Amino acid sequence: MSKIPPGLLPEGLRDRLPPEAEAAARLLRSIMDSVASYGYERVSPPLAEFEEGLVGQLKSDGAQDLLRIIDPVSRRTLALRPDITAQVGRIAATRMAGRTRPLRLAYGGEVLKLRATQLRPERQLLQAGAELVGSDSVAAASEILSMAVDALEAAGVTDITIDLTLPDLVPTLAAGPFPLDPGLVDSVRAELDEKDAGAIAALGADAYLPLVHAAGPLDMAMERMRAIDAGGALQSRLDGIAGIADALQGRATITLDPTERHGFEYQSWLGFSLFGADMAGELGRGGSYTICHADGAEEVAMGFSLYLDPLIDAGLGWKEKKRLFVPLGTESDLADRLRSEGWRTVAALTDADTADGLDCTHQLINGEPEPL
Ligand SMILES: N[C@@H](Cc1c[nH]c[nH+]1)C(=O)O
Repeated sequence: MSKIPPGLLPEGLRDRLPPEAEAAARLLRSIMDSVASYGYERVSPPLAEFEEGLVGQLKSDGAQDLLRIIDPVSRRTLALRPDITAQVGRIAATRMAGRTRPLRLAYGGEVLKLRATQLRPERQLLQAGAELVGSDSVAAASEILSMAVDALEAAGVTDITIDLTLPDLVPTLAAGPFPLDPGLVDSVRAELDEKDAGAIAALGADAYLPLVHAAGPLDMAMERMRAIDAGGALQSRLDGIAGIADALQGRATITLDPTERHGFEYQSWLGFSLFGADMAGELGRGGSYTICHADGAEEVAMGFSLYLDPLIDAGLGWKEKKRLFVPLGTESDLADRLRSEGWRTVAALTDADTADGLDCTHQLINGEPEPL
């Protein structure tokens, strides 16, 4: 095998350099403060855990892509977390099972995806979010979405758009008003994801065709969805969406794509994606889901996760620097005082050191900071 060039990292992994590494920390802090103000308490699960602990914690019909490692210590297979939500579910179902519901938990940390996507070439992402365990009601969704909007605004995102979706809509309709052969459910979902009306008709799923045309701005989409006669099966979901939109009171643009399922592996009646002005791709997503307890009990929950990398890449979280070059021989009391006033001091180590190339904005002359 050829030698790996120095500094080369595996595909999808990268170093964050100054000033981005600090912007990341600042953005994370601001998001955590924002959710803490709603009473969400932070938990900090580990980077890796037993594979069984991560898989199957949330009710889902899809297999999970995980990066696995064999742990020589426990001789068990460990998985690196691709998403912190399942870990929060595990904590809620085990160590915090006895706590009063609803349980409000927050988290922020790195996750590792097995595969990069076209939209996001990175595999390691900084994820931060909040989970409300014990309810998946309209009130819970409204709290979660208001918090997500607040957190994004605090981070500096403007013109927020929320794309709502109904992830379990097709199986629900298939089991009720629009019967489908169970073997066809996945194909119909896939074609609805593609919005391929011809393929849906070819599958004999004509009843599902109106859903293709119902995606768009909320008012239009709601009108089209309400016109679909599904014997009441749609009613509660649409009323839920209307309630959520009311609660957000115009703080974000809302669209509805009732059958969008991409990336919603475990979400149930509600899913959403978050977008912002001049930002590439999704900034986060969330929705309702079900936590599985060891005794077979199930518990509903609702939450959101933000991905900080697009925010960092867009230049958010940067603060104007006040970097002051401090020559050799400066009294340490003076330097202490300047730091306490908010200066970042960069001290000379030798007589020959100058401010050149040190990225300073000021230098100390006769005890006073002077712009460079
Ligand atoms: N963790 C999910 C989003 C989510 C949080 N809570 C519920 N859903 C994701 O990143 O895709």
